[in-house]
Amino acid sequence: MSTADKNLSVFSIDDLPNISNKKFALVVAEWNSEITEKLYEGAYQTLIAYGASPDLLVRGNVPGSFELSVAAHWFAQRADIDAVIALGVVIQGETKHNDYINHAVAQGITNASIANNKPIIFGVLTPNTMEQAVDRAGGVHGNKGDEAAMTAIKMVGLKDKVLA
Ligand SMILES: Nc1c(NC[C@H](O)[C@H](O)[C@H](O)CO)[nH]c(=O)[nH]c1=O
Ligand SMILES: CC(=O)[C@@H](O)COP(=O)(O)O
Repeated sequence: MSTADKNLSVFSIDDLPNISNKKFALVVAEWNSEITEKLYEGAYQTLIAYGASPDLLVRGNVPGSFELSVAAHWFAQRADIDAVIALGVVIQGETKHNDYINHAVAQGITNASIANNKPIIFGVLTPNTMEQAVDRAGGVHGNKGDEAAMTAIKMVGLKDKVLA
């Protein structure tokens, strides 16, 4: 199923956890900031809408998506952080650079999440064009930031259940 078949801002809200005392870190890449800021706004507003406390949301900026992994790792090492949301937009260029970034970030975030025993959410768009990015940052296909935030909410809830 592609994003075209599933709106990123439409999700089940059954059995969501109480996140009023959960602390979330949002790490945002500065590359393509006109899009990443929309992802951040979507993620932030979704967290608030489903019960997060504004004073328990922290943000960190990184130069580009390649730096998301290590910054997410730093936040995940903090005992007070329950989940990290990594937000970026890696647009295909003339070379294979985007492939290297995308694979590195996907693997890096996975490794950091497992190493720190905490959810680190891959909220990174990997579009071929800016138009595809716009469509997924509050456009016709919803907002990847919304999806990333809801994924973080559900994962902290699952962790509490599984490791209770
Ligand atoms: N081209 C994009 C980049 N490139 C920068 C890298 O992410 C990284 O900051 C640099 O290689 C230094 O380590 N980053 C994005 O987030 N999006 C792009 O489209
Ligand atoms: C993903 C990138 O770093 C990309 O924007 C670089 O563009 P190019 O592959 O044309 O150098």
